[in-house]
Amino acid sequence: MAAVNPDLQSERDGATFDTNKLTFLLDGGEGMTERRREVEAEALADPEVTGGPHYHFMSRPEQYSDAVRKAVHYMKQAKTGKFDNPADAHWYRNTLWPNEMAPIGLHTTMFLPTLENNSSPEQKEKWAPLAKDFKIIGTYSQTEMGHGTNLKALETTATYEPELEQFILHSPTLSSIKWWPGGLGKTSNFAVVMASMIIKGKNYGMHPFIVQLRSLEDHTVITGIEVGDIGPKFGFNTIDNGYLKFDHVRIPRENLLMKNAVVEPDGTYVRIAKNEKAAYSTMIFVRAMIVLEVATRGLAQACTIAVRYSCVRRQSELVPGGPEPKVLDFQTQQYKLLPVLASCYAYWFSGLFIRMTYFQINYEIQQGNIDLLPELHAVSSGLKAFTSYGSMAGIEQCRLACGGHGFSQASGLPKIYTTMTAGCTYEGENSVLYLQMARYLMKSFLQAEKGETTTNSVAYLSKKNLDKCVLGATLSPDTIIAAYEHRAARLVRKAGLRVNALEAAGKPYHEAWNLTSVQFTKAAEAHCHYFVVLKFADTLEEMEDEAEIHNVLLQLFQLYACYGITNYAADFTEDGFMSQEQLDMVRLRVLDLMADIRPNAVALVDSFDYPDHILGSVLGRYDGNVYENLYKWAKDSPLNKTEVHDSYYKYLQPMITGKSNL
Ligand SMILES: CCC/C=C/C(=O)SCCNC(=O)CCNC(=O)[C@H](O)C(C)(C)COP(=O)([O-])OP(=O)([O-])OC[C@H]1O[C@@H](n2cnc3c(N)ncnc32)[C@H](O)[C@@H]1OP(=O)([O-])[O-]
Ligand SMILES: Cc1cc2nc3c(=O)[nH]c(=O)nc-3n(C[C@H](O)[C@H](O)[C@H](O)COP(=O)(O)OP(=O)(O)OC[C@H]3O[C@@H](n4cnc5c(N)ncnc54)[C@H](O)[C@@H]3O)c2cc1C
Repeated sequence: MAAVNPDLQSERDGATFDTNKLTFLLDGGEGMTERRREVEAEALADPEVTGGPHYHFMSRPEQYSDAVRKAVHYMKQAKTGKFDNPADAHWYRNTLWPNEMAPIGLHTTMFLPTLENNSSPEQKEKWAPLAKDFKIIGTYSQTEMGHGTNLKALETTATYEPELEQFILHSPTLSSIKWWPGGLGKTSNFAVVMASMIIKGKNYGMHPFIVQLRSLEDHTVITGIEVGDIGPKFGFNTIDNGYLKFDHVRIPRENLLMKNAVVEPDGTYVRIAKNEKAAYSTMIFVRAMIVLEVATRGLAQACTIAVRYSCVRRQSELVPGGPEPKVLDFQTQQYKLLPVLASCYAYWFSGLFIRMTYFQINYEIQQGNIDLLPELHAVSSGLKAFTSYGSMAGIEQCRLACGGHGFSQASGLPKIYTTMTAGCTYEGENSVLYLQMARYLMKSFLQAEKGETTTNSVAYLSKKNLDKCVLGATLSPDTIIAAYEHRAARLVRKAGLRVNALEAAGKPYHEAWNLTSVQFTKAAEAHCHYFVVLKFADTLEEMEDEAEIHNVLLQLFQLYACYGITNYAADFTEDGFMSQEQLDMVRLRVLDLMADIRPNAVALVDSFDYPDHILGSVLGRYDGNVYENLYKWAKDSPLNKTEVHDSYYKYLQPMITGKSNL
């Protein structure tokens, strides 16, 4: 291994805490870190994983094809049973497809979970082993060209025919063509298809059906089905997001996944699930996972790249006539990066929380207790929106902080950005999800108005909040939380009261709601902000005696919270809750905290513990040897394969010389 750039080494030498110990905390324990590192090391030693052609120097069809090669490698490994622990599989996949979408990504994240959570026991026994053993490869096909958000308006129909005990799947219009499902275009031979179920002329709404799309012998498309790739996108080059059109395709009655609703042979519809939104369950699962796995990890990688590079990059002057400083020593550079780094830690702890909570509540739901479902839906929707947007903005900030080289694919940042930013749209567009959370906030507000207690995550709505902010220079977590509670409660109440006032003035509820929806999305955002601050504070409180790590995490917590206050100053001050003096103090504390955190910046990103292969960045290399590798990268560019490019002979030569050698 090459020697580490002394500018990075000095940062590591100056850190005040043991990065390994912080990594253990982030991973959920030393054992988890060890296992993750073992899986990653095994993958990194495998030429099938790290060999292959250079991602950035391939065309899109080549990128897809190479991703399929890797998919086959993964499936072969999985079939040996070595990934029986889902976490192992996850770490392996992250190393195999760093910031890329696997063509079989939907198979593992949505197709299989839908089979497992939406099937009757007999169906589960039939389909789940086939999917687990990759005898069938599937996707989750819900969105249509005309509708992704409004699931009640899906146009694909599944019409029941009792005589033959079959459903007939049909795409009646252009806009009803399924559009976007990952792995649908070329890879999958099966899909869970969400279609509006019609029995004897009555529409029972969206239900899941398992449908074969392609032959298991030669992959040819089943009669009556048209399927293909939707073309190049903003990112996601390695996955074949697809379209799917049905022309009266017949499937047996048993292909309706019947955990939540059964259709008897004679066409009698029997609802089993207590909640009519049971068919939406896979979306809750994925939203809960996006917080940590997509939003936070993308941001953590971008922070790693930008912070390391900012300690290697020297530019300009700090002391007149003095040597060029590391750019991270400029206060403005710290202001670009350190609040983003703090938000990454904040999201990480909320991500761990929502992942754990999902599994706990889903277990209850599977046992038939759906009491906590509405809260889970609200919190997972809100956090998905809040963190994906924050990460998207943070990654872009990291790119800008890397100057010109940030714009090169060599930085790794464009790939991280385009992969992550899709998370603001898929699995529920962010504004739409904030509005789902807002419904919950409105209900809770009404409960609070009646003097009733509100549930866990919104308990602050029914308690008496402070009128005046008591935040002082010590920035104690309690006073910070109280300030964020006050802001969220006030914004929720303001929006709630406006809905009531508009209704009292004669507007129908739906109109009153739409006229308040901007306020409500801001209230939902404020609620999520409070929630993330709270989970960060809880983590600090639960930490065992690791004083050095506690110190640096406390600084990050305070920076996250203070930066949030300065960014949303009006929300905290306009009702007189926070004084101008307090706001000024908070603004100055942001600057002080950045100076406190600066010496640990590299150690804080090293703690995320990303191998270079996953970062895929010349700028963010662990060894900091940026310039020699940038030069090497450029030399490898396909345009440099020949001294004179073909286009010269085709176009330039005739113009310049009047002749052509072609
Ligand atoms: C790698 C990339 C992979 C990507 C894959 C994808 O993108 S896959 C494609 C991903 N696609 C998307 O993500 C599509 C996004 N769109 C949707 O999820 C829905 O259509 C909707 C939620 C926006 C509205 O749905 P709607 O018009 O049917 O509902 P409504 O607004 O009339 O509310 C009625 C009640 O239902 C409640 N409720 C709602 N959802 C849930 C739930 N999951 N659980 C429990 N409850 C839920 C709601 O709180 C409300 O309760 P209240 O207040 O009456 O007590
Ligand atoms: C990369 C990627 C991968 C995807 N993978 C899959 C997949 O595997 N399977 C699958 O089924 N789908 C998939 N999708 C589709 C995805 O789930 C939808 O695109 C997403 O849910 C948003 O729906 P939409 O496209 O209809 O957006 P639209 O709803 O048309 O959004 C357009 C605008 O309208 C606004 N809007 C819409 N409704 C409301 C409302 N009620 N209130 C206020 N504003 C509103 C939105 O906020 C947005 O600004 C994928 C999409 C992408 C980009």
